[in-house]
Amino acid sequence: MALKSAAVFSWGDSRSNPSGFVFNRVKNLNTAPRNWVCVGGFSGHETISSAENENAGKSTTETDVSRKLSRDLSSLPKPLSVADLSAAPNDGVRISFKGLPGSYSEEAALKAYPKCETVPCDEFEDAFKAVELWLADKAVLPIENSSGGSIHRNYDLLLRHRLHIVGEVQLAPNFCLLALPGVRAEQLKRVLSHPQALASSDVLLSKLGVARENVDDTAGAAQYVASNGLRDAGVVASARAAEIYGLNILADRIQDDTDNVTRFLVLARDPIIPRTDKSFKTSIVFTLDEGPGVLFKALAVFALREINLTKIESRPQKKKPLRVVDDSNTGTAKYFDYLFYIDFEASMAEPRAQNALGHLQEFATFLRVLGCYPMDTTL
Ligand SMILES: O=C(O)C(=O)C[C@]1(C(=O)O)C=C[C@@H](O)C=C1
Repeated sequence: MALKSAAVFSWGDSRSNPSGFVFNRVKNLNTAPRNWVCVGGFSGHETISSAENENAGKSTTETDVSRKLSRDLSSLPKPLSVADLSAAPNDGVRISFKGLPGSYSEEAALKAYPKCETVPCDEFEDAFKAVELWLADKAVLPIENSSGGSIHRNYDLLLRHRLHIVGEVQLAPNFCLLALPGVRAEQLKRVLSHPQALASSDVLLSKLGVARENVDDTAGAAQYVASNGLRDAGVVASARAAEIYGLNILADRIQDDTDNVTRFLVLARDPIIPRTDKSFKTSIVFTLDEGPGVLFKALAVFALREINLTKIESRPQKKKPLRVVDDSNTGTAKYFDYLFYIDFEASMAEPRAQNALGHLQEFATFLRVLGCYPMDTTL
């Protein structure tokens, strides 16, 4: 469905616009936003020189100069002080995410940084680029869901971009059925949402006998139904999306599995310093040569040091998806080449983690540490 073309986006404030449907999604990353903040002000020294130049040749007294100086200074913007910066209402943190305000990704960003300013983006890649281009300080992106599995696109983007994982956020989304005010559940012919939200609400949607329509994000679905006045369409989205887009909540907590959790990664331009005083996780990606038992050997470097693995994911290597091996006895075989992503429960500040990676490096054909970060233990 042409949801994107129906939505209008422009630069402006994203979260102080609860009544309208126009939000500042990051779209064209080559253009700085109108409300771009320029930190660093004028130089007092320059002002003195220009005052002096203006009076060149005149017999100027010191009092004249200082009067002129104070007049010029008062008309200039005040430079930022430490006090101004520490009093910033959003703690000065801007977090990019994919979707519209009211999406679960934004909720995850606000869970990690309650006072942050959120930066909605059209695509996952835009959220990465927003951080790389300093439009945002960090990005919060979903990486896996307890019922739907991995979000492969973000695994691929982690490798393509140079951001570091600095945190994780676990969110148990509360899915709600929303519709325009006055519309009853029995009147709905279709329900729009992100595929994961639709799949997670299967029992209720089957009971209602509605058609399901996939859209990019849950809040985008709410915005679409609201702005087009669709009385035959419901939405699975958050209570916050209902409030923002002026929809009614017809049913709350409609998820089939109340333990459904989405794990998000927090990405930044710089890594954080690994510590040992609390539980840390490390995420890596590596490649191996073809051969019997190579993956077994790679996993053994962790098992030997009693390091618990929490996730393993394999993705095809896009640049060389097939490897052709000629064997005089068996003929020609074609192998897929894979990247292996592993999360393990140890900090890079621990010798056992350093030794495990040193060991893996002896035979891995490529190895990159994606980040070492505190584990989210809130759920
Ligand atoms: O559509 C949203 O609201 C999102 O934040 C995305 C997303 C996902 O990618 O799985 C995040 C959590 C929920 O499971 C549903 C959707």
